[in-house]
Amino acid sequence: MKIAIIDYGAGNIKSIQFALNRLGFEGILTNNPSEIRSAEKVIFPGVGEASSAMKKLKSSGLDELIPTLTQPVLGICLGMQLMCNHTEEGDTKGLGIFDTNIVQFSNRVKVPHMGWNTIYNLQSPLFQGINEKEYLYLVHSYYAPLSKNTIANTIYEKEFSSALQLNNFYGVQFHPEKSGMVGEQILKNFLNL
Ligand SMILES: NC(=O)CC[C@H](N)C(=O)O
Repeated sequence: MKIAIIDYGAGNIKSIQFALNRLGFEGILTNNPSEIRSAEKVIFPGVGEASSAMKKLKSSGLDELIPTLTQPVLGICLGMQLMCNHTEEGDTKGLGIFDTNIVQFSNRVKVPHMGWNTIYNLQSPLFQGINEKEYLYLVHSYYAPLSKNTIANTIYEKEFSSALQLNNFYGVQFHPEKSGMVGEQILKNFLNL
C-alpha cells in the first residue's frame, strides 16, 4: 500500500514512520503533488505553531492540493487544526475542510493540555475495536469545539472534538503514533479504510 506523509517541514515525521513500520508499512515522505495524489492513503502530520505551518504549506502549494484529495486523509494534531476554517493560533485561515474553528483553551486550565486523556462517543470506522474511554496522548493549547463533524469527544476544561470526519477526511487531535497499542489500532483502522 502506498502511504504518503505530507512533507511541509512541520510534522513529527519520524514517530509516524516508526509507527507505520511497526504495522509493516512504509510511509513516503513527500511534497510532490502527483506522488500524494497517487497514494492510497495520505497522512497530514503537524506539530508547532499554526501560522508558520500554514506558510510552509502555501509555499509548496499543498494548501490547494489537500482539499482536492479523494482518498482517505488523516490529519494529526496541528494537521487536523489546519484542516478547519480558522484557528485562533496566529489568527490563521485554515483549509476549510472541516466547517469549524479552532479556539484556545482559557487561562482557567493549564496549557498545553499535555498527557494522556480518554476519548468517548466514538462514531466512525476509524475507531473499530476501540473501547470507549481508552487513553490517548495529546499535546495542544487549541482545540476544536464539538460540531457536526465530531466523531470522538474528550474533556479538558470542557468537552471538545478529539476527532473529526467529513467524507474521506479524518482529523485527530491526539497523537496515535505516540499512543501505544490503542493508537496503533487507530492507525491500522485508517489504513484499512
Ligand atoms: N503539538 C502541537 O503542535 C499543538 C498544535 C497547536 N500549536 C496547539 O497548541 O494546539
